[in-house]
Amino acid sequence: MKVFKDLGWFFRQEKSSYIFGVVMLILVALMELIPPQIIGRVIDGITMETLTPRGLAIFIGILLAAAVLTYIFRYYWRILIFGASNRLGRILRERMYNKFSYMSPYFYQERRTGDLMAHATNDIRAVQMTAGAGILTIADSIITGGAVLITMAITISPELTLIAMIPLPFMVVLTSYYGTLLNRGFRKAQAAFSELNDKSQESIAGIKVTKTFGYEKSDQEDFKALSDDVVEKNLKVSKVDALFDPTIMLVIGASYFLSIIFGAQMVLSDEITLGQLITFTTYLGMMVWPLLALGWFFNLVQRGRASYERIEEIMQTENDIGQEYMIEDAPDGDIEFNIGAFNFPGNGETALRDVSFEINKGYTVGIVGRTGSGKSALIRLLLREFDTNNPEDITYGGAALRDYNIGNLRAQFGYVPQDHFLFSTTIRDNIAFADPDLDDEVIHEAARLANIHEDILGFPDGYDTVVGERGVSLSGGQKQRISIARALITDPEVLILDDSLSAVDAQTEVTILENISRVRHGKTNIITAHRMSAVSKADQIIVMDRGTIVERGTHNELLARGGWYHDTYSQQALRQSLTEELDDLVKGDEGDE
Ligand SMILES: Nc1ncnc2c1ncn2[C@@H]1O[C@H](COP(=O)(O)OP(=O)(O)OP(=O)(O)O)[C@@H](O)[C@H]1O
Repeated sequence: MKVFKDLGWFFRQEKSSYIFGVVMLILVALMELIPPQIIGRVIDGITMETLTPRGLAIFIGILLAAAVLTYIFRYYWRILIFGASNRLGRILRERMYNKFSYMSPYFYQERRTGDLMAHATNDIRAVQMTAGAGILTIADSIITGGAVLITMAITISPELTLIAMIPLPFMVVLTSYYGTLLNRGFRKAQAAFSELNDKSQESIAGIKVTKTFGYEKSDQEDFKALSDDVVEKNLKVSKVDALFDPTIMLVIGASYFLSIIFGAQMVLSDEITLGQLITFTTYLGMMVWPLLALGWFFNLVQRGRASYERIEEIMQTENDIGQEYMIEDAPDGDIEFNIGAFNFPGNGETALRDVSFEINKGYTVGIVGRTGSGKSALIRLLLREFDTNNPEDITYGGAALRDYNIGNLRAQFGYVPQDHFLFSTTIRDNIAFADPDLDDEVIHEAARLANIHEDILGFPDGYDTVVGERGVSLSGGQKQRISIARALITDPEVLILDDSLSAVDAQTEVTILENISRVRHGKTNIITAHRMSAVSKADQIIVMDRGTIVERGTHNELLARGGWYHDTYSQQALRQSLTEELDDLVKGDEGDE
């Protein structure tokens, strides 16, 4: 019953719905006691020849009234109890969603999307069932079962009632044992469903790659294996499930058997009438539902408990990024990195070591280096996606990053991540993500700066063109430029372009960088890139290698130094001029034709 204790907060909150719902159930149970009494009396009236037409009409009137009232009370308990359980589903869903939106990237690195989705759907549904059907079954089995037993004992025979109850304890012991088995099995079945969900999500997301490699068959086989596993685990649950009903029917059968044997003797010895024995067995028939309900109750409770524990596991996960802060104001000023050593959680290798540099307010800093050298790590630390051990490792305006309210801190940045993401909505809404009420002119201006305005006008519905799964497919460069427009629109204090120009051609890169330097006077820019041309105009360039700074200076200083920057820049410049010459040649040929 732990799940009921865990859900205590909700039952207290919905006290009135549950109290009135249970009152309605009691009224239904009382109404249901009437027909067997009437049947018994009619039969005795017939056998004793005392039944008059008027008496029969009254009995029929009572039966009709009981039927109408039962109908009304049934309707209301459903609305009250199932209504409350639906509200529980809503609360749990919202809490879980809030948790999801608050958690750090590490949380998502550790867990898979399909698994999280299974928690948010299947598990919440199971808990919701416990608070709805679970309450119904336990209330109904106690109320109807209790009322029937008491009526049997009072109106017919307490001895016969006791005899009929002899098999009941066996049922309680067995069903609670099945419940324990069910809990274990159900947890495994839900975990298997999470795996399957995850596989489906990943397969759909990766369908292009799968097709390109011709891996459809092996993907289908993987899916089949997981699907078979879900079936197998659910079959095990079903096997336990299947034990409930036959056990209950066996117990009821034993009760009937005992009642008929002992009841017949009581009729023969005139302790009860034949009509009373028929009423008694009709009541016994009415015990089938409360007993089945009791079985279902154990079943639902165990499912609810397994799912509630799975949900709690997620809800109890602490965010590894602390949210306490000391400074209410938004940060402003210079940014300083002084990192001794940093490694990503769960990764023993040092991602950054001895990294010290300053980004003065209003300046542009370029960060370059080989792939995996730690460029994005610096950005992610600055955005507090991860924290270093020492709070003073990164300061902004003279105070540690984590001294600021995290919302205020992040609001200072306009960030274009490497793996840019567009929502499945219009281009307009994607650009105006920070503030959907922005004027069209502001949105167009941001798009012009990102050199994407003309492209957008060429799309079927212009700025109202829907992108992503439900709309047009955009090129990598177009997606990048829309992401840049989204970051520029807020005119952030610090603009961060994390390898955000990689998919645009050299000329577009120059245009965008010129636009940025023209409009962002007094504002800070941080640009990481693989193409040296993207940072060549920066006030300071940092060259990273294996997590540490190996060169620093302006473009000219670094060229003069003759190190990695010089070599890479020269190679890239040569490649660029060759490409341009080749382009000219092709154009010339086309012109001759
Ligand atoms: N979330 C993470 N968890 C664990 N290790 C990570 C994580 N992100 C990056 N790393 C590791 O940290 C190191 C630095 O990665 P980072 O992404 O900063 O490199 P980068 O210079 O931005 O590379 P690229 O130019 O390819 O984007 C790499 O060895 C990488 O494997």
